[in-house]
Amino acid sequence: MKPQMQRGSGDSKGLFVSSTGTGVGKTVVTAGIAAYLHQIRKRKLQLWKPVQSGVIMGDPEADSYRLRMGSGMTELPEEMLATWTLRDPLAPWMAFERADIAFSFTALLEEGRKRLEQQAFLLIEGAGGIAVPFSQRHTMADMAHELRVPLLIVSSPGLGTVSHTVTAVHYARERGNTDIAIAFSGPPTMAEVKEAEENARMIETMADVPVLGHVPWLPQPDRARATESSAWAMWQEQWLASFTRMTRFTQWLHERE
Ligand SMILES: Nc1ncnc2c1ncn2[C@@H]1O[C@H](COP(=O)(O)OP(=O)(O)OP(=O)(O)O)[C@@H](O)[C@H]1O
Ligand SMILES: C[C@H](N)[C@@H](CCCCCC(=O)O)NC(=O)O
Ligand SMILES: [Mg+2]
Repeated sequence: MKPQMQRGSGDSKGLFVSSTGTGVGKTVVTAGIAAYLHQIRKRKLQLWKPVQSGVIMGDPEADSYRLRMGSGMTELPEEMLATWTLRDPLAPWMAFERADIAFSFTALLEEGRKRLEQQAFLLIEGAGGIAVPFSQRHTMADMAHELRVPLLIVSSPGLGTVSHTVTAVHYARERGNTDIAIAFSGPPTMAEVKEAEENARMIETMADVPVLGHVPWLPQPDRARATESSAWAMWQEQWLASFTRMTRFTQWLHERE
């Protein structure tokens, strides 16, 4: 089955970045894609983390901070970047419940559609993996489908990834997504080049999705240096030097810009 293009209505374009699980590399990959689209492609861009959990606003460990600094879009207020910031490090469903917040998925979708109507590519980072719930009925996969944007699933290159990634793709399809691709993120110690290539081949064959490549392993500035813009500028420079050579990945992005 050939994946069909899945686009927002009219001119609206975007991308939902999800993963096989939490802590796999979505924020690094999303920030890296944003830096590429913003700095190299000169694309008008919006960044959105609909819900972040496990942090407070202003924390340099927060995804909203790392997306803002990693992308180089430092003019973007973090309050615009993240709609909800919840203290407990949990799936949004339970983090909302514990914070006693009556969350509306419909309202969040409405916001997503409004953001898509603006003349700028909308890059969205989910929370945790693809089946993580916003609420009893709605998951990350549902948001990607409802907003009609392509889905990029970040996964590990190493042992265990075949089952995790194939399962994630099947789940995403079951929830209506059609335009799906995979990006590997992980340190070189996680898999030898041959093993990562074999894993990519198994995933492509079994799940019928492109594996766009293995992004550079490039640690972002740690907490001690997180406020230094020169440290982030260095990260972007090194990221872009490698990422611009990932032609399969950049081509896939260009086709969806
Ligand atoms: N390509 C990479 N280069 C360097 N470090 C990476 C890379 N990918 C992931 N990491 C590191 O792994 C950890 C988890 O990555 P990241 O925060 O991007 O995951 P995530 O999928 O966004 O997690 P969450 O579900 O919390 O949003 C971080 O410490 C991050 O810096
Ligand atoms: C706390 C984590 N960092 C993440 C939420 C992860 C939820 C994982 C739930 C699960 O799969 O069991 N939050 C976030 O991406 O903002
Ligand atoms: Mg993240």
